[in-house]
Amino acid sequence: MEEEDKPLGVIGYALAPKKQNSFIRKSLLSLAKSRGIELVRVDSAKPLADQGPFDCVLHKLYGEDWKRQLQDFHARFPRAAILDAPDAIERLHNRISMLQVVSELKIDDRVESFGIPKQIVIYDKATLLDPQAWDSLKFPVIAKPLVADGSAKSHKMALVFTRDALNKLKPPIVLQEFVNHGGVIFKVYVVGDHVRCVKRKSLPDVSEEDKSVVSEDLMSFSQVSNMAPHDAVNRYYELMHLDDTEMPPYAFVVDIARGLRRALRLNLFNFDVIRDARFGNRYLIIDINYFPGYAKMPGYEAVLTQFFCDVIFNKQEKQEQQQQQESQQQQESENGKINDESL
Ligand SMILES: Nc1ncnc2c1ncn2[C@@H]1O[C@H](COP(=O)(O)OP(=O)(O)OP(=O)(O)O)[C@@H](O)[C@H]1O
Ligand SMILES: O=P(O)(O)O[C@H]1[C@H](OP(=O)(O)O)[C@@H](OP(=O)(O)O)[C@@H](O)[C@@H](O)[C@@H]1OP(=O)(O)O
Ligand SMILES: [Mg+2]
Ligand SMILES: [Mg+2]
Repeated sequence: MEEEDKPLGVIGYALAPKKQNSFIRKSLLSLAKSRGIELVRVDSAKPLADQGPFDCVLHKLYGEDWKRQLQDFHARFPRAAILDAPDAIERLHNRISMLQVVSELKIDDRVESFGIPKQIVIYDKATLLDPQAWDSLKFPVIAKPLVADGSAKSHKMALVFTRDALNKLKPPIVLQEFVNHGGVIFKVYVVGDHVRCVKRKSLPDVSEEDKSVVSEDLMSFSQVSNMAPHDAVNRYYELMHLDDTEMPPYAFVVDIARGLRRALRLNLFNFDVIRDARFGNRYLIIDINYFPGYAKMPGYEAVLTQFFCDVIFNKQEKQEQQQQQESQQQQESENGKINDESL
């Protein structure tokens, strides 16, 4: 290969087929290439450490085998970046530990406040049927699978209107108070330093009247914000809510995103925020996802390419600093030796 053809950095990506299809577009590959970054698919059936060499591995795969592959790769190439660390990602695979981090955040000097909805975790059927366990919760509640591992099952939720309906649920689950928020959710996409907030449709508000007239005491749903655009309900949202809904202040969203990024030690994630309809400036974080659907973000190619360049550049800078330090230390010890000998 000619020296001038040599990429500045090579990024190996290990993604499930669906993610690969949506994320790895020609437009991303060619923009990255124009900045000297080559994206290479990792074959997850072969040892990762035998592939490459990579300056960075980008991944969203699950399981112990994959974790071991990353460990082996790190042992062999300690200077390569792994985005992100598997133990940091795992924190998002449980809907309790996922949101615990929100309570660790501190943001000063803002009129807006933030938190999470009231929620409890139920591990078994006996506790589910014990009124003491959920006595403090106000209905309706959303029942969410405790595990959020990306499986279709982990996205299956239910809006539960009555206590009697709880016996239809299968623990382990999280019961989270449903909070009216005007039928619009804010999705905040984080890519390293970059933060982008978009509006999406959400579940409609539930009025006091609705609560008394609902025909079903439990309503199941899955991935509301990704519903097909031809759906009639969907059109209703686009017309009625999305356009008129005011965005949260950008600086506030950025403060939360930066705080979460630091606390979670993650670079690639998004979080869902709703504005509590009872107060104009109270925001609730309800979900955090690792490596979400970035391709839905207009201009995602430029954002991701810049991020790849930053990762490679930071890595090179660190390496140069380390080399400088090493040669300085060597120089000092050699000088020391000369001085010793000349004594
Ligand atoms: N506490 C809540 N109050 C009101 N609506 C909620 C609440 N929790 C969830 N929702 C609604 O349910 C949807 C799904 O919930 P959540 O985001 O937790 O699930 P998910 O399957 O992890 O979503 P994603 O596809 O973003 O990973 C939200 O987008 C929102 O519309
Ligand atoms: O379906 P898309 O690619 O757009 O991305 C979705 C992503 O699915 P994928 O990673 O399997 O592709 C989901 O991840 P898992 O929880 O299932 O792991 C979750 O992060 C959603 O929030 C993403 O939608 P977004 O929040 O961005 O709208
Ligand atoms: Mg969500
Ligand atoms: Mg989620």
